[in-house]
Amino acid sequence: MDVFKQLAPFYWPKKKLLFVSILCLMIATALGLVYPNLLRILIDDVITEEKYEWVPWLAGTVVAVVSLKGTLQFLHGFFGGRLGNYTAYAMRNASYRKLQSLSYRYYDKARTGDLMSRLTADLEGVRQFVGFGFAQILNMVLMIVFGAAMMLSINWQLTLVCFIFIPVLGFVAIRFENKIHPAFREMRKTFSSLNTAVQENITGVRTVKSFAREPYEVDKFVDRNNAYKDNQILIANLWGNYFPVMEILASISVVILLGVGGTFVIQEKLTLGELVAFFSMIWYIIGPMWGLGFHINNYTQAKSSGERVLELLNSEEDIVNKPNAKKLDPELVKGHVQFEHVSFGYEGDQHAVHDVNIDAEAGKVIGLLGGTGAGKSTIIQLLMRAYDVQSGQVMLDGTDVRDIDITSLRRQIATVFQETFLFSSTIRNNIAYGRHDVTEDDIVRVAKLAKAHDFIMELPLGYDTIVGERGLGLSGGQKQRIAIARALLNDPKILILDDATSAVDMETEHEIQEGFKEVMRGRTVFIIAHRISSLREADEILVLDKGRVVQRGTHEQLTQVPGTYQDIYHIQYADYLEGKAGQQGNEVKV
Ligand SMILES: Nc1ncnc2c1ncn2[C@@H]1O[C@H](COP(=O)(O)OP(=O)(O)OP(=O)(O)O)[C@@H](O)[C@H]1O
Repeated sequence: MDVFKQLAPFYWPKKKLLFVSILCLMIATALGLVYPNLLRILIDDVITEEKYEWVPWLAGTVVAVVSLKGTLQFLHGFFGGRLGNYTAYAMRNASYRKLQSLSYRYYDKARTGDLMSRLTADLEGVRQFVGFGFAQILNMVLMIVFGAAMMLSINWQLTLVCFIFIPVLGFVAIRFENKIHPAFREMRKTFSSLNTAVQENITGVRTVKSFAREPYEVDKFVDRNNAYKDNQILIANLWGNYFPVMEILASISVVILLGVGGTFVIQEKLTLGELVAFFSMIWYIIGPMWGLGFHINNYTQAKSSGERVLELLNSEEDIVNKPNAKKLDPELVKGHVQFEHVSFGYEGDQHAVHDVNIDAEAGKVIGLLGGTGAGKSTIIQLLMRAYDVQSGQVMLDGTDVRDIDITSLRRQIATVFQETFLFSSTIRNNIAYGRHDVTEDDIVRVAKLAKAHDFIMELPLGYDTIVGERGLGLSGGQKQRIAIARALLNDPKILILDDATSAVDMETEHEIQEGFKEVMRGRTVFIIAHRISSLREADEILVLDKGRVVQRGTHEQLTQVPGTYQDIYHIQYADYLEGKAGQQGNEVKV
């Protein structure tokens, strides 16, 4: 129950719903015991005694009891449903909020499918249990207690005889649970793997098709589908065996009741009405036994679902604000960035950047050049405090970024990433991204600066065009231009272009950079690029290799000295002079 104790903040505020729902169910269950007694009265006191004038009263009582029981069951469902939904609602919000606050490090390892299933299937499991499962387990116990008490009050010897087989029923139910539980767990796994196959196939459909790997994808899916089908058949077999066995055992109990109870009636130790009442009441015991496996299973499933949700909710946030974190005043931020002897590694001692020093005064443009995996993006991640440095320090206007409020820090930085992410919404919303305080003019202004305005206006719906998931329907260059417009709109003090113009041709890049000149003014800019053409204007270019700064200087200085920069310059400009430049394909990764 520890899991449900930890989940209490989500359902306890609505404890009234829980209590009312349980109370309604308890009264409904107790009312159920009125029927067998009415039957007993009908047989013993009305039919045997030939007091037929009582029949309408008995019938009226049955109608009243049925109506009351029905109403109470409705109220149980009504309040239980509200409770379950309220709980799931609160947990969903908390989980989503948590997802927003979890750091980059968490997402480095997280799997989308797994997170999705925690937020859907697992929450559903908890909702069902909190709303109904818990009350039903309690009800099961009450049925046994009420039923047994009533039976004992009528005839204790017969009650004990009837109960001989009940432990066997309980034993079979628990054994069943032990078998079905792993099968259900396996079902979750196979279903999740089936989902992952579909999700990855849809997300990566272009890769699948370009490699003509459809048959491989189909085979992969068939394999997983087979595993899912086998698991479902196993579950169906388990259920299939369970019911007849329980039916036989329950019938044996009933046969014993009829045999012994009938003998008692003949011996006049029991009235006929009492036997009939017993006959109804025994189902008060057998019924819960029948459902025992199901309820235990429900409980264990809800518990493991709750554990998975709690695991997410309790995940450690490694990048958090210090208690007295400094909130930046946008008006006062200058944008002076310093890296002092910064070293950092994602895992263990392996450094992704090593002893990096940068002094980017406000308004300067810093270029970062280096081969794949050289550590360029890592430097940017450290600046926006996606990760904390392992040694040295990163400072903004003389304050260590670890002492600055994270949100206010990131508000000063706008990044255009190598991979553009667009939301499935209109182009206008994608540029505004969550800001309601911007005018149409602002949006058009930044779109023009990013050289996106013209192609947007050529679309039939202009700024109202809905771009598909992740921007499908637009070219890579078009997506990037929208992302650039989005970054410019934020009016950041620090602008980061992480290979931002890699998907546009050199001519457009030149145009965008011309536009940038205006917006770069008064901002500190970091440009990560593989093309020297993107960096020519930088005040300082850092050439990185395996996380270390191997060269630094302006374009003019670096082209004069032998080294990596000069080599790249020769390669790229040789291409350019031969007339191959200007195409996206001439980009040389160094
Ligand atoms: N999230 C991560 N988890 C673990 N290692 C990472 C992570 N991101 C980057 N690395 C590793 O850190 C090193 C530096 O990577 P980084 O992304 O900074 O390089 P880069 O210069 O930006 O490369 P590219 O030009 O290919 O984007 C690489 O060895 C890379 O494998």
